[in-house]
Amino acid sequence: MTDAPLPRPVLASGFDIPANVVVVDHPLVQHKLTRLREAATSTAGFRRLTRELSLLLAYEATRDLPLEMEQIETPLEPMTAPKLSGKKLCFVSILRAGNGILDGMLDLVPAARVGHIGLYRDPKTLQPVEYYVKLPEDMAERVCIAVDPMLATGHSAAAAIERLKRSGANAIVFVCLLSVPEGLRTLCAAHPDVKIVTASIDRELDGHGYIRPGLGDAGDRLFGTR
Ligand SMILES: O=P(O)(O)OC[C@H]1O[C@H](OP(=O)(O)OP(=O)(O)O)[C@H](O)[C@@H]1O
Ligand SMILES: O=c1cc[nH]c(=O)[nH]1
Ligand SMILES: [Mg+2]
Repeated sequence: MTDAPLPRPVLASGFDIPANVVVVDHPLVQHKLTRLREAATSTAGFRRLTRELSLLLAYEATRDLPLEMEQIETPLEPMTAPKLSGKKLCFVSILRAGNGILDGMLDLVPAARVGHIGLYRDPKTLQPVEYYVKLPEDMAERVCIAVDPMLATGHSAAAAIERLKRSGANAIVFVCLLSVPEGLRTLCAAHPDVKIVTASIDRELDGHGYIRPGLGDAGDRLFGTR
């Protein structure tokens, strides 16, 4: 045993975690997140780690899905067993970095429906600019899991969720890898009904709206564009 400080997924001090925010502190998640943050991690490694992390976060994001019972036959006897009830889940990727998380989620729930919301953050104003939306028609009848690796100012996530609600969605979970107190406050104030699943609450935003210590630009690291 060493006296090294225990690893903590909450790097922000003095921040009271809102009741609708879940910080996934599982050791595998924290280990993979550390590898993901490292500047030396290659594009291929970043993609693989993001996919693996998404699988683990999906476990938490889908925790409250409704179940119903069905009658089945095991090789030994009949039994009544639980299965997911209702319409198929809908994953919504906030482009483009959300696609890194989407891949992992689809590994776990291959039959899910998929929507896309294209947003980029204007580097000067830090306001989101919408450029593409394609969603399934019956959003009101589906649990919707919106994914984006980064929750920085929170404006992109808040705008994407606003768009989802306009399309009829009313059961929404937001999944990200990194968040900061500022972004969580903004998102919780705009959408207090949305459950947020994150692997870390980082220390702060810097003057350019980047998460610190963070991992850099998630889209650029996933797609090798910089
Ligand atoms: O919380 P915010 O301050 O709004 O910042 C977070 C947004 O910034 C990044 O996207 P970016 O604009 O870089 O687009 P990209 O995914 O195409 O790289 C990230 O993937 C989020 O969508
Ligand atoms: O740190 C940040 C902030 C927003 N978007 C990113 O990709 N990284
Ligand atoms: Mg980007």
